[in-house]
Amino acid sequence: MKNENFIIKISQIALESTLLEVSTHPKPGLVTPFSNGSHKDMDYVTFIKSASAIAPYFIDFIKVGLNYKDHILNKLRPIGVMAERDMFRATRGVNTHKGLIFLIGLICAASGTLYRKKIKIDRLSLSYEVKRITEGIVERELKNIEDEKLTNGQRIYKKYGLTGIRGEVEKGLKSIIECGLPTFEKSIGVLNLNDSLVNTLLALMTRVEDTTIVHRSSIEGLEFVRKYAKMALEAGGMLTEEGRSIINRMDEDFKERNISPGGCADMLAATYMIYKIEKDMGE
Ligand SMILES: CC(C)(COP(=O)(O)OP(=O)(O)OC[C@H]1O[C@@H](n2cnc3c(N)ncnc32)[C@H](O[C@H]2O[C@H](COP(=O)(O)OP(=O)(O)OP(=O)(O)O)[C@@H](O)[C@H]2O)[C@@H]1O)[C@@H](O)C(=O)NCCC(=O)NCCS
Ligand SMILES: Nc1ncnc2[nH]cnc12
Repeated sequence: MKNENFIIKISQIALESTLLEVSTHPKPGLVTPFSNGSHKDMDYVTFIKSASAIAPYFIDFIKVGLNYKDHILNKLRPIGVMAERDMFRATRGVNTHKGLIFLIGLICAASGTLYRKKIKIDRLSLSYEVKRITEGIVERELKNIEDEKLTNGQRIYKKYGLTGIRGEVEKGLKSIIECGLPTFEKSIGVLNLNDSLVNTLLALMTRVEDTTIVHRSSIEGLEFVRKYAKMALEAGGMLTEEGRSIINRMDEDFKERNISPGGCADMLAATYMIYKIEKDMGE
């Protein structure tokens, strides 16, 4: 496959993953086509505008992996800043996809690197590449930070030691490899795409260290989310009436507590992206 075709293919999968995530329903506390979740400042259209604004940058992320051998993260950062700028412009200042830009950007770049090296692109090679690109990011961006102008993630690290999205990528997206993908693959055999994505989100909620939950509610909110998601899954998730009823109750309870697992939503998009890349490129 020529580089141009590869770039188009991966960027198409990245956009499909971004759109499918926000289109999945129900998603406790999160935006869907039928619910704004715990958010007063964003809805489904906000996310569609955001996805349209950031999608062109997926191509640039892939090209970094195709064209450069080292200092990949330093080359990705300026592209990510431009994507965030266009996201904020499209959403009138609302942070919809900051985490997703980071995750999808890294997977795009990792795909480009593997393609250049002629290494089979699958979940393990992508995991390894993301881990290599982000090696040392927790030390650099969370442990050695001054007190002024901290982001939500940095403030939460200082207070609770949670490494959030940086911990996820530095471990090679372990939550996706060990939890998200196995749940999705088990579900897609018996459920439709939407319901499989809901179950996958629940599985991610049982283990992702989502700093968005802590920032919007409390550190206790993280355990509340994990226990609730585990209970829903143990009841069958979207496969059973009881599971669906727990999920709907969870959505109401999260709204009351201002809980929004936005990081888990990003990880859901990343899970589907890796699944689709492996499925389409592995042939
Ligand atoms: C490395 C960066 C992501 C920098 O992170 P930063 O320190 O700026 O912000 P964090 O708070 O650490 O995390 C950023 C977003 O990551 C998502 N997230 C959190 N935990 C996890 C996790 N464990 N796994 C995966 N993703 C995680 C989360 O994003 C989602 O939630 C946001 C919506 O939440 P909301 O509360 O509504 O919005 P906020 O603005 O946070 O609150 P309000 O002000 O509205 O009250 C939404 O973003 C979702 O995506 C975290 O928000 C990276 O940003 C960075 O360095 N950027 C610079 C450019 C760059 O490098 N780009 C990428 C290049 S590949
Ligand atoms: N569907 C969604 N709702 C709220 N925050 C999100 N961040 C990423 N996807 C989201």
